[in-house]
Amino acid sequence: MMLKIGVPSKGRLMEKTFDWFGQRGVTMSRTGNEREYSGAVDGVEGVELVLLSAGEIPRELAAGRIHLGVTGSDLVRDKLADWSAQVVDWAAMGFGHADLIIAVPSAWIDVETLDDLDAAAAAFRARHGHRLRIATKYHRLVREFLTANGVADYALVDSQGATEGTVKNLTAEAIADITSTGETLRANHLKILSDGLVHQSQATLFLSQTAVWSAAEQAVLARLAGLMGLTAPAL
Ligand SMILES: Nc1ncnc2c1ncn2[C@@H]1O[C@H](COP(=O)(O)OP(=O)(O)OP(=O)(O)O)[C@@H](O)[C@H]1O
Ligand SMILES: O=P(O)(O)OC[C@H]1O[C@H](OP(=O)(O)OP(=O)(O)O)[C@H](O)[C@@H]1O
Repeated sequence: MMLKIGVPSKGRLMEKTFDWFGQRGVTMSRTGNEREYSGAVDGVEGVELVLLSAGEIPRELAAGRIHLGVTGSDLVRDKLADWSAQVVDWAAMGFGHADLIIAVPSAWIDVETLDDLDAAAAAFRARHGHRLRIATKYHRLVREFLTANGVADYALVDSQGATEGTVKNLTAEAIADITSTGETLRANHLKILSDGLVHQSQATLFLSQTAVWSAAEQAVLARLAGLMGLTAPAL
């Protein structure tokens, strides 16, 4: 049996993942033509590369269909309930950094903190008769964070992309999204709440605790761990 490792199928995350493993003696490459999602691993026997959308890797790890997977720490926390019962975050990889934050219009001069947001949300509801809307694709993480910080009077609205545009488009009053340079927030006249950092994400190598690990796959894991200078987690 092969140890299956899921990696992002395209873009910067894929390239940096290939570089990260390459620097550790494990060479990953895409095979076939440019559009074919197939790949190969050299440098260690018994590993099969599975190219997947970064957003689907958490689910595949939790289902045990892949043994290892590389994706953002934000995606694992958001897509899996009780994520640490299903996967182990084995190694932070030092790239793909992004902050999941709560932001409001820069023009809201009296809203700088979560407490201010809570007060503004209550006032908003009294005035408009509906809850202040926060657009995001990170439903679980944002809900948990706002609950833990005592913000209650809001409604999450789903936004799967161009989230910073929802305020201008009048489909939300505030947003929760990832930022790296901050340029998209600035361009859309939004500011981050001073205590509005929900999660600092980076690309992470995860191990599935729900996958079946045969003796052969455990041996491959031990070889991989040795090559990468990591300690294999207990299974
Ligand atoms: N500037 C950025 N913009 C978007 N994602 C970023 C950025 N920096 C880091 N990331 C991370 O990249 C990951 C998302 O990657 P990507 O957009 O390829 O996934 P995806 O939504 O599954 O894509 P697709 O479904 O189009 O394949 C997240 O973990 C996110 O935190
Ligand atoms: O802080 P910045 O450097 O400006 O980057 C942040 C932006 O990048 C991502 O969007 P992406 O380009 O992936 O498109 P999306 O809106 O479809 O998620 C993210 O959702 C922000 O919109």
